[in-house]
Amino acid sequence: MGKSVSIAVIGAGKWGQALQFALSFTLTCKITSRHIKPIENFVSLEEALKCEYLIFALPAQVVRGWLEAHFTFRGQKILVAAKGIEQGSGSFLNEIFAHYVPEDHLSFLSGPSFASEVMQGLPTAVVINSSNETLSKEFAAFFPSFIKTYTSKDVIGAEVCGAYKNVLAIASGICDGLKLGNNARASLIARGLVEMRRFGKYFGAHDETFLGLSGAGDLFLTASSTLSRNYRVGLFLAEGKKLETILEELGEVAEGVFTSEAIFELSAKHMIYTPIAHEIALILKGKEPRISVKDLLSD
Ligand SMILES: NC(=O)C1=CN([C@@H]2O[C@H](COP(=O)(O)OP(=O)(O)OC[C@H]3O[C@@H](n4cnc5c(N)ncnc54)[C@H](OP(=O)(O)O)[C@@H]3O)[C@@H](O)[C@H]2O)C=CC1
Ligand SMILES: O=C(CO)COP(=O)(O)O
Repeated sequence: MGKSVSIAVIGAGKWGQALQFALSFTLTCKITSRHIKPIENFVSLEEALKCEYLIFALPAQVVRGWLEAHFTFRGQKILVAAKGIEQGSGSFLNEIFAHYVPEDHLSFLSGPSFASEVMQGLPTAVVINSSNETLSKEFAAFFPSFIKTYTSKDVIGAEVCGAYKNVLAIASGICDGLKLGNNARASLIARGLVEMRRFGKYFGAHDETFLGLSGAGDLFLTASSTLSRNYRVGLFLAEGKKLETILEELGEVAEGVFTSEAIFELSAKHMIYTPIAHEIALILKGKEPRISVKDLLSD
């Protein structure tokens, strides 16, 4: 406890709180959020922004607006913990952050890591991705012993995997909600991995990232558990619930809902074949899931 490192988490949602909990095993980790919360070391935004190390745990869709409204670069070292692609612009988070922070001060967190399990101190493995390996190692050293950290330079690979698996988790939830069976779900996840790799390779992702924790690891986790918000969105869609109602009842972010649209647009623009993400974007706009299944089988 109490190394002289100044560090704060921005965003006290599920993931922000879990990360602050984990890092508090090794140092004093502050946390701030839009709404004041009764959490130890909760500080004002002003105080958090004075820290040398900042961890961003905000939903991907609000990151650009948040940076524009609140952030001035003063040498801070950043770890981005969100997983998503910005709807509308199709921007990856590293592209958004690059407007505000030099590349060598930026890193990105990936890997299979449900907040609720981190909160219980259960064994977890994550990857810290940055073009600056020294920075990745600095952040890695802050994690407690129950979280194994790996480092990688494949920022775009980690980003694509973290964002894409959320869309595939919705697909998997639909598959299970429709009771299509284990064969169907395994095929969906395997073909999803191939699709996510094809998409990522277009943007320069490294092959090995898709087979590791950031890719297969996070995909297998999220696409096979009701702990995943994205998977649950899929289950409810299969039951015929309206998306609006599902999101309202969820009360937390399901990034795949927005990322599916971003992938739909990026795939059309760059002519990348992404049939599963394509069908999910259509289902979210009202297409009948069973018709999507037929279309995927005959494609
Ligand atoms: N939960 C998990 O297991 C994991 C989540 N992630 C990723 O982390 C990111 C955050 O997820 P998570 O914490 O679970 O989501 P939650 O929905 O639990 O929390 C998101 C938090 O973001 C804050 N927020 C929302 N909108 C705004 C806004 N416009 N301006 C400022 N703050 C805002 C809210 O703060 P307030 O409460 O103060 O309003 C809210 O608590 C997502 O990209 C997710 O994919 C990654 C790995 C694991
Ligand atoms: O990214 C996650 C686990 O690695 C969390 O997934 P959900 O957002 O679907 O709950």
